[in-house]
Amino acid sequence: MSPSLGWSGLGCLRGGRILFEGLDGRLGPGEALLVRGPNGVGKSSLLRILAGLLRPAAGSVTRDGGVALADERSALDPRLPLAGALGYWAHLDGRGADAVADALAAMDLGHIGAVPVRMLSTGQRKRATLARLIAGGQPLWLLDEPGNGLDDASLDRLAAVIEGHRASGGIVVVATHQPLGLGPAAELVLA
Ligand SMILES: Nc1ncnc2c1ncn2[C@@H]1O[C@H](COP(=O)(O)OP(=O)(O)OP(=O)(O)O)[C@@H](O)[C@H]1O
Repeated sequence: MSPSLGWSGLGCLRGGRILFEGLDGRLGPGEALLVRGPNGVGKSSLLRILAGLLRPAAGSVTRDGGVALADERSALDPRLPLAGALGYWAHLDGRGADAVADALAAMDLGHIGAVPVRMLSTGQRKRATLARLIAGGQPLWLLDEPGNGLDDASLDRLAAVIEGHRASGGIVVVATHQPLGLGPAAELVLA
């Protein structure tokens, strides 16, 4: 089955205010969407709606394939060693230790797999969140400001990982304030 992500007539109401309405779109294998706009305009809300974590005020979302969201919450147990914390989620996704090792390597975290999550630096925690997404092996990636806190080398790695995911048929939606050096992608500017 080819993955796809579609949304139709999508509207979002938060705190009694309409953030956006009437959004339509569809992404197929290898496609990406960059979501842009100023702070508070509703980018994170849109990603949470696409993930199925927030109910839209109007419209609907259709997903073919499993979805994974990476936002500012790492969702990793702070008490566990990094590899163990990633392994917990990978196991739920039916993935093995090799998937965790590959994800750690992709984000250049292999040398700190034994370090407890609570001791990671800001950038390492961000990379760990991305490693969780990579290890999960889901086709639909929703990335909320994935470049925040990353140094130049990590930004390059992030772009390579996203493009690799697309090349293998995955779909990516990215809310970002910074250019990430991705290949051709659709753009949605919320205003
Ligand atoms: N649970 C909530 N109840 C009411 N309002 C909320 C709630 N969560 C978010 N909002 C409001 O919805 C608006 C959109 O928030 P959102 O996080 O989607 O914006 P964003 O575009 O991702 O912003 P940023 O660029 O700062 O990350 C903001 O004004 C925010 O205060």
